[in-house]
Amino acid sequence: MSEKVSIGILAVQGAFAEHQAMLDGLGADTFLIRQKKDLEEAVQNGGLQGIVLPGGESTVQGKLLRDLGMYDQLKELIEAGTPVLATCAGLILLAERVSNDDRAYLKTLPVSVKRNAYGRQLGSFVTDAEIAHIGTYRMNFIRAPYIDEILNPQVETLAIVDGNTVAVRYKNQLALSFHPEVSEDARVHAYFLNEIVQGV
Ligand SMILES: NC(=O)CC[C@H](N)C(=O)O
Repeated sequence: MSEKVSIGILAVQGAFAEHQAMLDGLGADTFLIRQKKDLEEAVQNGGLQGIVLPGGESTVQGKLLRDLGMYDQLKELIEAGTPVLATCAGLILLAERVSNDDRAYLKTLPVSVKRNAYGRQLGSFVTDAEIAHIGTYRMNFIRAPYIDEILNPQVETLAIVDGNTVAVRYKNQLALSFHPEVSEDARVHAYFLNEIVQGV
């Protein structure tokens, strides 16, 4: 990376520590967003060049975002162009629509997602597939959603597995069904830092 960037990782629930380790390893400055104050201070200090929404449980994370008073600011920041990397539950938080649930959350990403789309119990698997701009990548799916409809032609499909879309980019938003933070392969995080955080 040519310059040090500061990335806030939402840390109310889920796999935030793994994202932090991955981004630290790539030379980013990371901090955890546990409460509203963490987000506000970073914005005030000009120290928020990107946001990570980790995997976990979207219903829990979505409720906590509201309970902790972070929902509006997060939505505004993403709509205003702050780069965001969202994985699994994070993808569900961004989606405009959840096809098998009444709940939707930030609604900044014009796609429809299906939660627990591979079944609840046997829904975890690993597969190698192609990601546009990155190459073949080992993808870890853990009770994952997939994208069952793209709602805006500007959404770029980056990866398809078994006929289902599992990675997209829309402007400043990179969203994945799978978990790049649990692999040894830092190329997805590097793409986020190099092409989205430093590229927009
Ligand atoms: N690994 C994950 O993030 C799983 C997502 C979870 N099944 C949900 O619906 O929120």
